[in-house]
Amino acid sequence: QLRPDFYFGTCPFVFDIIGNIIVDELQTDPRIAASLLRLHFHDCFVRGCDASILLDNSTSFRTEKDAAPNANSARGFNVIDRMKVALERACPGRVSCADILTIASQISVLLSGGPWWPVPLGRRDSVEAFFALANTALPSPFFNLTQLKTAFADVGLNRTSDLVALSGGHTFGRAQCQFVTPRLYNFNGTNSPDPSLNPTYLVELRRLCPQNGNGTVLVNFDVVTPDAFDSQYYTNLRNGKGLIQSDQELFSTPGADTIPLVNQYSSDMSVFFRAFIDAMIRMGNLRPLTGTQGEIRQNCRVVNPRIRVVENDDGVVSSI
Ligand code: HEM
Ligand SMILES: [Ca+2]
Ligand SMILES: [Ca+2]
Repeated sequence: QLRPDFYFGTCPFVFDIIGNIIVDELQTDPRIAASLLRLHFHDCFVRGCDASILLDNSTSFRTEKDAAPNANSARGFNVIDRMKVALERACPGRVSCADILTIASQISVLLSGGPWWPVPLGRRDSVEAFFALANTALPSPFFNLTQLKTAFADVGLNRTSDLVALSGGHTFGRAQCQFVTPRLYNFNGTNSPDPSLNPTYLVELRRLCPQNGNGTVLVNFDVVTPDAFDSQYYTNLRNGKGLIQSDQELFSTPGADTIPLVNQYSSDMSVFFRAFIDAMIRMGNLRPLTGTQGEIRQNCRVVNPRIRVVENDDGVVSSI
């Protein structure tokens, strides 16, 4: 039901408007492309791609922004706001916040050296947020391969091909030391580091993330090409240089069916790009609201005001 030409008639410059803002933001924040891609992922895994992640707290629901995987971690919300303001000026009431997240991820990947693909569009926005689901549906950096596969299967994605291709999103962006340190000093309560860690990389990570150091310090996901969208992530995994446990699991779990895919994407970037596109389209198709479902939010942070016209016993008409 979604289609790439959804806005051709109603907002033909939607890609230019979103793209120009990302280009502008990248000047001062080289990380923003990665942050925007992650927002789309964290939206789609929680009740589908409906921009539920963008809603602030309200009287009727708790924001997903406060859920553990997002709190003090998900970022880029003000950039989405900037896009929404520009789009409401150019084509009022037309472009959903869910589609803004989708288009912003696609352009972020492209601007970072990744592939272009026609993104299916026409999503509408939720009228609620799903705090509890955000806490359970999003995978943890400390997950093993079985748990990662379950998280992907639970939302309806393929537990092997989508997991490996989409994890390639960690070819750019940063993670906080708190998600890395257990691997460096006390892996699974062993009092020693994760044996799958490359020894040189272990030394480097221990320097960046000292024991009992500041857990919010940032480390590049991709130690070789930190801001480029390429297949280096998979080569890193083959070298024991995956940053978080969930990354390295894809290659270092003995006998896993994910290993041949890591090898393939590492040796042929075009195969990775093709797989990433397919998986992104599948992820972008998770439970979209279409037609008359949901709404086009005016402000991505709040549900549109419910306007109801009422006439009281005295014949006075007012809206509430
Ligand atoms: C497979 C399970 C996944 C796990 C366990 C996971 C976990 C994480 C963690 C812990 C961070 C760092 C957050 C922080 O330090 O505040 C992160 C960042 C990131 N994730 Fe994932 N992630 C997964 C899948 C994905 C997918 C499917 C995508 C996109 C296709 C993605 C894209 C990103 C990006 C781009 C960043 C960096 C964001 C930034 O620098 O602002 N991740 N992820
Ligand atoms: Ca959602
Ligand atoms: Ca890279």
